[in-house]
Amino acid sequence: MRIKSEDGTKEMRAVWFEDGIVKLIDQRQLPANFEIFEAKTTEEVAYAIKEMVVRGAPAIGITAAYGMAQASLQGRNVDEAFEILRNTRPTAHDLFYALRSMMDAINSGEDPVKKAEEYANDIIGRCEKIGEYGEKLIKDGYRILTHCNAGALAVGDWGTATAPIRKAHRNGKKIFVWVDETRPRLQGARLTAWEMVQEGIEHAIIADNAAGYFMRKGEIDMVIVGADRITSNGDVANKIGTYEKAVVAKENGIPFYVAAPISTFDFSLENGDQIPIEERREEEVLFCRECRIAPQESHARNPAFDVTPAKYITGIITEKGVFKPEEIWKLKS
Ligand SMILES: CSC[C@H]1O[C@H](OP(=O)(O)O)[C@H](O)[C@@H]1O
Repeated sequence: MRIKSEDGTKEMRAVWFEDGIVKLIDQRQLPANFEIFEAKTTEEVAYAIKEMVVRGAPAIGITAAYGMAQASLQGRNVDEAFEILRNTRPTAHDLFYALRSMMDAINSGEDPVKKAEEYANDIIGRCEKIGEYGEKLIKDGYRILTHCNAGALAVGDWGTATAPIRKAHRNGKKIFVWVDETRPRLQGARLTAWEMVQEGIEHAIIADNAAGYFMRKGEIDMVIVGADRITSNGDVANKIGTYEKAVVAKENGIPFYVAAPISTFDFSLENGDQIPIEERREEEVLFCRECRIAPQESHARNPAFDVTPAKYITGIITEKGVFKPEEIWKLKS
């Protein structure tokens, strides 16, 4: 596993299920503190998702799967648990994919704990395959920009965007990673950078506004980001700021890749304008950690995601290979 404990002695996943408790690395505390959050009820699992104790589409799905298993074990009404978990965050398709998978399994009499573990292992295995396909796109000496955290913390292990990066590094390729800080929750500066340090990958954190500067200077060879939801036409919802990185990458002739497993694809939607975009509380923008950075009288808007139209995307890296946006219909089962 790619995540190490604080003292480096243990390898672990971002989320796991132990003694009936959903246990999560509290990503709100990283990198300063390495703390484990224990969710003992459906409500506590929902809190962990909504308050971003755990975040990242696949990791949210795995957490919800464990939440359903826990509810079933506790004899809770699983329909009620489904609704509580479904109403946490609206954009990441993995949440709904996982809940449907678990509900189908429970209704067909499968062991919910076994099913949740199978779900987690399946998704993580798919992301390792993303790493294998994506690694082939990375040449020795490449300088790669990534946005937000689509790492092992966002999946459970390996990551989506960081899976090819990890594989390239482990295969001995010399790479450098530009890490967008990713305001307002700083998933890049806090989480991706922490993962790069753990992996020993050379990197630099940059302000969100600096990516275009480095693109135009010719210091970025490719962009790889994650995704929260991908629609039938190849439009991609991902962390706010992804769209503008994609537009500027195209302007500078830089290949722009999205990495995601099948659980992130929503073939029920024709295009990205149909994706529900989460808007979070304004305080996330008005404050940086506990420090208010804006006048008391000022308000803020805080969309957590944006949509990148397919025309700005060079390819989508999946567990079944790399596809042009117009080819993803081939993935539809
Ligand atoms: C591997 S999916 C990661 C995806 O999720 C992040 O959003 P959030 O941190 O709000 O859950 C971001 O969009 C990442 O690309």
